[in-house]
Amino acid sequence: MTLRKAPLIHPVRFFVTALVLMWLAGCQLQPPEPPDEDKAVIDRMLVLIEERLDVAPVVAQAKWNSGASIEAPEREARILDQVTAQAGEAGVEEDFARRFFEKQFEASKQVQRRLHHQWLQEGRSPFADPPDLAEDVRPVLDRLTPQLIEALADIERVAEVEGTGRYLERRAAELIRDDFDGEPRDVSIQPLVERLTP
Ligand SMILES: O=C(O)C(=O)C[C@]1(C(=O)O)C=C[C@@H](O)C=C1
Repeated sequence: MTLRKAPLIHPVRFFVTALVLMWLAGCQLQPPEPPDEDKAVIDRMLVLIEERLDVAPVVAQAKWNSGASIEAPEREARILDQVTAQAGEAGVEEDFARRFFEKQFEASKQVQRRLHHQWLQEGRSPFADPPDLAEDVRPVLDRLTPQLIEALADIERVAEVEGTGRYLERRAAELIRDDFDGEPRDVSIQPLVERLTP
Protein backbone atom coordinates (compact mmCIF):
# COMPACT_ATOMS: atom_id res chain seq x y z
CA MET A 1 0.00 0.00 0.00
CA THR A 2 1.42 3.38 -0.96
CA LEU A 3 0.88 6.22 1.39
CA ARG A 4 0.17 9.50 -0.32
CA LYS A 5 0.77 12.55 1.79
CA ALA A 6 -2.27 14.80 1.92
CA PRO A 7 -1.35 18.34 0.89
CA LEU A 8 -1.08 20.75 3.81
CA ILE A 9 -3.83 22.84 2.32
CA HIS A 10 -6.31 21.64 -0.23
CA PRO A 11 -5.61 23.30 -3.66
CA VAL A 12 -9.15 24.63 -3.96
CA ARG A 13 -9.00 26.18 -0.50
CA PHE A 14 -5.56 27.58 -1.33
CA PHE A 15 -6.91 29.14 -4.53
CA VAL A 16 -9.95 30.66 -2.81
CA THR A 17 -7.80 32.03 0.03
CA ALA A 18 -5.40 33.56 -2.48
CA LEU A 19 -8.32 35.22 -4.31
CA VAL A 20 -9.72 36.63 -1.07
CA LEU A 21 -6.29 37.97 -0.06
CA MET A 22 -5.79 39.58 -3.46
CA TRP A 23 -9.22 41.19 -3.25
CA LEU A 24 -8.45 42.53 0.25
CA ALA A 25 -5.10 43.89 -0.96
CA GLY A 26 -6.93 45.61 -3.81
CA CYS A 27 -9.28 47.26 -1.33
CA GLN A 28 -6.31 48.49 0.70
CA LEU A 29 -4.69 49.97 -2.41
CA GLN A 30 -7.76 52.00 -3.38
CA PRO A 31 -7.09 55.54 -2.15
CA PRO A 32 -9.84 56.80 0.14
CA GLU A 33 -12.65 58.80 -1.47
CA PRO A 34 -14.14 61.78 0.36
CA PRO A 35 -17.78 61.49 1.50
CA ASP A 36 -20.45 62.50 -1.01
CA GLU A 37 -21.28 65.80 0.70
CA ASP A 38 -17.62 66.85 0.52
CA LYS A 39 -17.45 65.82 -3.13
CA ALA A 40 -20.47 68.07 -3.74
CA VAL A 41 -18.61 71.00 -2.15
CA ILE A 42 -15.70 70.49 -4.56
CA ASP A 43 -17.96 70.03 -7.58
CA ARG A 44 -19.78 73.26 -6.75
CA MET A 45 -16.50 75.17 -6.58
CA LEU A 46 -15.33 73.73 -9.90
CA VAL A 47 -18.61 74.61 -11.60
CA LEU A 48 -18.27 78.21 -10.40
CA ILE A 49 -14.68 78.40 -11.66
CA GLU A 50 -15.85 77.10 -15.01
CA GLU A 51 -18.66 79.71 -15.07
CA ARG A 52 -16.10 82.45 -14.39
CA LEU A 53 -13.72 81.18 -17.07
CA ASP A 54 -16.66 81.06 -19.46
CA VAL A 55 -16.83 84.87 -19.24
CA ALA A 56 -13.22 85.37 -20.37
CA PRO A 57 -13.90 84.99 -24.13
CA VAL A 58 -16.70 87.58 -23.84
CA VAL A 59 -14.31 89.99 -22.09
CA ALA A 60 -11.82 89.30 -24.87
CA GLN A 61 -14.43 90.24 -27.50
CA ALA A 62 -15.33 93.47 -25.74
CA LYS A 63 -11.65 94.44 -25.50
CA TRP A 64 -10.91 93.36 -29.07
CA ASN A 65 -13.47 95.88 -30.26
CA SER A 66 -12.63 98.68 -27.83
CA GLY A 67 -8.85 98.19 -27.91
CA ALA A 68 -8.78 98.26 -24.10
CA SER A 69 -5.86 96.56 -22.40
CA ILE A 70 -6.27 92.99 -21.20
CA GLU A 71 -4.59 93.99 -17.95
CA ALA A 72 -6.92 96.03 -15.77
CA PRO A 73 -4.98 96.37 -12.48
CA GLU A 74 -7.34 98.94 -10.94
CA ARG A 75 -10.27 96.58 -11.50
CA GLU A 76 -8.33 93.68 -9.96
CA ALA A 77 -7.45 95.85 -6.94
CA ARG A 78 -11.10 96.77 -6.44
CA ILE A 79 -12.19 93.12 -6.57
CA LEU A 80 -9.41 92.12 -4.17
CA ASP A 81 -10.48 94.80 -1.65
CA GLN A 82 -14.01 93.43 -1.77
CA VAL A 83 -12.72 89.85 -1.49
CA THR A 84 -10.61 90.71 1.56
CA ALA A 85 -13.58 92.27 3.33
CA GLN A 86 -16.02 89.48 2.44
CA ALA A 87 -13.57 86.65 3.13
CA GLY A 88 -13.17 87.80 6.73
CA GLU A 89 -16.95 87.77 7.22
CA ALA A 90 -17.26 84.32 5.61
CA GLY A 91 -14.50 82.83 7.75
CA VAL A 92 -12.09 82.34 4.86
CA GLU A 93 -8.41 83.03 5.41
CA GLU A 94 -7.79 86.35 3.62
CA ASP A 95 -4.49 85.37 2.01
CA PHE A 96 -6.03 82.20 0.63
CA ALA A 97 -9.01 84.13 -0.80
CA ARG A 98 -6.76 86.75 -2.41
CA ARG A 99 -4.45 84.14 -3.90
CA PHE A 100 -7.46 82.27 -5.24
CA PHE A 101 -8.84 85.38 -6.99
CA GLU A 102 -5.42 86.41 -8.30
CA LYS A 103 -5.25 83.03 -10.02
CA GLN A 104 -8.74 83.52 -11.48
CA PHE A 105 -7.57 86.85 -12.98
CA GLU A 106 -4.46 85.16 -14.35
CA ALA A 107 -6.50 82.35 -15.91
CA SER A 108 -8.86 84.87 -17.50
CA LYS A 109 -5.95 86.89 -18.89
CA GLN A 110 -4.40 83.74 -20.35
CA VAL A 111 -7.64 83.02 -22.22
CA GLN A 112 -7.93 86.62 -23.39
CA ARG A 113 -4.30 86.79 -24.57
CA ARG A 114 -4.52 83.52 -26.44
CA LEU A 115 -7.75 84.62 -28.16
CA HIS A 116 -6.37 88.04 -29.11
CA HIS A 117 -3.27 86.34 -30.49
CA GLN A 118 -5.47 84.00 -32.53
CA TRP A 119 -7.65 86.84 -33.82
CA LEU A 120 -4.59 88.90 -34.70
CA GLN A 121 -3.21 86.05 -36.78
CA GLU A 122 -6.56 85.59 -38.50
CA GLY A 123 -6.77 89.34 -39.16
CA ARG A 124 -10.16 89.36 -37.48
CA SER A 125 -12.35 92.41 -37.91
CA PRO A 126 -14.29 93.79 -34.91
CA PHE A 127 -17.22 91.74 -33.61
CA ALA A 128 -20.58 92.82 -34.98
CA ASP A 129 -22.48 93.03 -31.71
CA PRO A 130 -19.89 93.34 -28.96
CA PRO A 131 -20.93 93.04 -25.32
CA ASP A 132 -20.36 96.12 -23.19
CA LEU A 133 -17.64 95.41 -20.61
CA ALA A 134 -19.00 97.67 -17.86
CA GLU A 135 -22.71 97.14 -18.51
CA ASP A 136 -22.93 93.49 -19.52
CA VAL A 137 -19.78 91.58 -18.66
CA ARG A 138 -18.30 92.79 -15.38
CA PRO A 139 -21.66 92.51 -13.58
CA VAL A 140 -21.62 88.77 -14.39
CA LEU A 141 -18.20 88.47 -12.76
CA ASP A 142 -19.36 90.57 -9.80
CA ARG A 143 -22.29 88.23 -9.19
CA LEU A 144 -19.91 85.29 -9.10
CA THR A 145 -17.55 86.86 -6.53
CA PRO A 146 -19.68 86.30 -3.38
CA GLN A 147 -20.66 82.83 -4.59
CA LEU A 148 -16.99 81.95 -4.98
CA ILE A 149 -16.21 83.26 -1.50
CA GLU A 150 -18.97 81.06 -0.05
CA ALA A 151 -17.55 78.13 -1.99
CA LEU A 152 -14.10 78.92 -0.56
CA ALA A 153 -15.54 78.82 2.96
CA ASP A 154 -16.91 75.34 2.22
CA ILE A 155 -13.55 74.29 0.77
CA GLU A 156 -11.86 75.35 4.02
CA ARG A 157 -14.30 73.11 5.90
CA VAL A 158 -13.35 70.02 3.86
CA ALA A 159 -9.64 70.82 3.59
CA GLU A 160 -8.55 68.19 6.12
CA VAL A 161 -10.73 65.41 4.69
CA GLU A 162 -8.67 62.63 3.14
CA GLY A 163 -8.81 62.30 -0.63
CA THR A 164 -10.20 65.77 -1.39
CA GLY A 165 -7.07 66.92 -3.29
CA ARG A 166 -7.11 63.86 -5.52
CA TYR A 167 -10.85 64.19 -6.10
CA LEU A 168 -10.48 67.89 -6.97
CA GLU A 169 -7.87 67.22 -9.65
CA ARG A 170 -9.85 64.36 -11.14
CA ARG A 171 -13.10 66.35 -11.28
CA ALA A 172 -11.41 69.51 -12.58
CA ALA A 173 -10.53 67.53 -15.70
CA GLU A 174 -14.24 66.72 -16.11
CA LEU A 175 -15.89 69.99 -15.08
CA ILE A 176 -13.54 72.70 -16.37
CA ARG A 177 -12.80 73.31 -20.03
CA ASP A 178 -9.34 72.29 -21.23
CA ASP A 179 -8.97 75.11 -23.78
CA PHE A 180 -5.44 76.24 -24.56
CA ASP A 181 -3.82 73.00 -23.42
CA GLY A 182 -5.65 73.18 -20.09
CA GLU A 183 -3.31 75.93 -18.89
CA PRO A 184 -5.99 78.35 -17.65
CA ARG A 185 -7.71 75.44 -15.92
CA ASP A 186 -4.53 74.41 -14.13
CA VAL A 187 -3.87 77.99 -13.05
CA SER A 188 -7.41 78.48 -11.79
CA ILE A 189 -7.38 75.41 -9.53
CA GLN A 190 -3.79 75.80 -8.31
CA PRO A 191 -4.59 77.46 -4.94
CA LEU A 192 -7.20 74.78 -4.26
CA VAL A 193 -4.80 71.96 -5.09
CA GLU A 194 -2.29 73.50 -2.68
CA ARG A 195 -4.94 73.88 0.03
CA LEU A 196 -6.36 70.36 -0.31
CA THR A 197 -3.17 68.39 -0.84
CA PRO A 198 -1.50 67.32 2.39
O1 LIG B 1 -12.67 93.10 -16.11
C1 LIG B 1 -11.76 92.92 -16.91
O2 LIG B 1 -11.30 93.85 -17.61
C2 LIG B 1 -11.18 91.61 -17.08
O3 LIG B 1 -10.34 91.40 -17.94
C3 LIG B 1 -11.54 90.53 -16.14
C4 LIG B 1 -10.51 90.36 -15.03
C5 LIG B 1 -11.14 89.31 -14.05
O4 LIG B 1 -10.87 88.14 -14.22
O5 LIG B 1 -11.91 89.73 -13.19
C6 LIG B 1 -9.25 89.83 -15.61
C7 LIG B 1 -8.19 90.63 -15.88
C8 LIG B 1 -8.16 92.06 -15.58
O6 LIG B 1 -6.88 92.47 -15.18
C9 LIG B 1 -9.21 92.43 -14.63
C10 LIG B 1 -10.27 91.63 -14.34
